[in-house]
Amino acid sequence: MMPVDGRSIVTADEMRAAEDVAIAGGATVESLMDRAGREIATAVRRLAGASPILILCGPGNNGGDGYVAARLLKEAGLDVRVAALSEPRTEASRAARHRWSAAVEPFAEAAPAPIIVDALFGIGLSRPLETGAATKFAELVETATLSIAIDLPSGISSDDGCILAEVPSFDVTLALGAVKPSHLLQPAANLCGKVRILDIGVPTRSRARVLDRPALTPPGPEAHKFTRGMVAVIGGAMPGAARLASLAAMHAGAGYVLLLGDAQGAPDAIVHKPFYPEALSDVRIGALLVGPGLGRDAEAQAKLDAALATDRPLVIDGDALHLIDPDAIKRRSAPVILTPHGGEFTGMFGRSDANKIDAARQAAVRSGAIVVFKGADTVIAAPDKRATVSRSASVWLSTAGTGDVLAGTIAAVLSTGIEPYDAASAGVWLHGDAARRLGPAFVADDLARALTAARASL
Ligand SMILES: NC(=O)C1=CN([C@@H]2O[C@H](COP(=O)(O)OP(=O)(O)OC[C@H]3O[C@@H](n4cnc5c(N)ncnc54)[C@H](OP(=O)(O)O)[C@@H]3O)[C@@H](O)[C@H]2O)[C@@H](O)CC1
Ligand SMILES: [K+]
Repeated sequence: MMPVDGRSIVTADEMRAAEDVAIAGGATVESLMDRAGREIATAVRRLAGASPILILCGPGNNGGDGYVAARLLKEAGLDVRVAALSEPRTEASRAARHRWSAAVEPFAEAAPAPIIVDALFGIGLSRPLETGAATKFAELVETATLSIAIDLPSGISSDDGCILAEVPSFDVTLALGAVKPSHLLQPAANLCGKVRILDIGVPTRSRARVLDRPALTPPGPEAHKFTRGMVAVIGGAMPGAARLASLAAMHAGAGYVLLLGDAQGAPDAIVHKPFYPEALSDVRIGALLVGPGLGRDAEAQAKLDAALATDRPLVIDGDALHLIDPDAIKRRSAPVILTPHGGEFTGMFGRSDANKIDAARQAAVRSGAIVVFKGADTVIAAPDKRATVSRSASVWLSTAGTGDVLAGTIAAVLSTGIEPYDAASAGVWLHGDAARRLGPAFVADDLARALTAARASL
């Protein structure tokens, strides 16, 4: 059982293609299913101890995995029952069913059990579960002391984070071979519980990954405040937001933070001046941040235009995202990182039928910028189609000011001169780690200060 951080994210089609490559290399569907079933049985034994287990098997190869695991768990002396939704329909799952020597209970009549293993549907789910089956399924899962989904909780589609029917919430999901998008994308991700990967011997390739702890180096002995990274934050109509972003930039490790606007109440370490466009051309500025609390009037537009006209790396957040034309960003030669939440993203790029990973990629291609598409499932995408998805860090991040903190954090990392995609990814990780450290009901000012501890942990 492997943790997911840093691992590739594979769609259902990419998983099938990987399976085809393995088969072309001499494997068979049966041998892959045997390996998957063995890994599942080992994981279930570790998680369930000696408690009685009920395995729910569907008609496809997900069900086949369930029959293999059931047989191995029974051979290991555990109390295992199987209930099936219908007869197996694939050759491999029929063979696996055949080797299960005990009874197969009708799904509708299955009695509950302390441990439920869901092997109804995996990446082959094509429509919602029928109402009766969905109700029975929810009842069995909700009354279990431990619920384990094989590959995916049945009822969520693999690639877009959508829930096709009412799906109960699982304690653990064992992703076979690789993480799928719905293990991370909301709302489906919220139903998966802890996600662990089982190695089924099928190598996968993908340009999308789960966000991992970044490798940021501490300042060297020769470092001074400007080589550590200078961040300039442009203030505006709501000065608190820019102050918060500046505070975050300091605690995320910037060497020098210049706030161009009202700094009343900000720590003395934050240098402040009134905004004037010439201040933006200081070549020592490693990252310029525009947007938090900027306002949306003509003055705000003028400040944004001044920022765009510089050759400094730029983070564009908040109000500035409402004022900017995504196609105009492409004309800029210095790097740009955009940090929209869902509403800002739709406002800039329109609605998309693609999943959040692909939507972010398309936006990155269109704007030529790194796009940090925020949410409980933040996606960072680059114009070259790399994408990174963050696991949900804390439900308590949904509070005012946390976006300003993220923008300041990303600016701090960007100001050190590292690649913008890596800077955006590291910023998202630091922000999430700071939130995890704080627990419930923190305020954004606490989050900014907790970045010091997040940074110290690297
Ligand atoms: N990739 C790999 O390397 C390996 C993959 N393995 C495993 O295989 C799994 C994928 O298997 P799979 O393709 O057979 O799909 P699966 O999810 O079992 O279901 C498809 C069946 O369900 C049916 N069906 C769909 N929706 C339905 C509904 N709502 N209600 C009722 N029926 C519904 C559908 O019917 P149809 O849509 O064709 O009408 C079809 O018959 C994968 O998740 C992993 O567990 C491992 O064994 C080894 C290596
Ligand atoms: K399943």
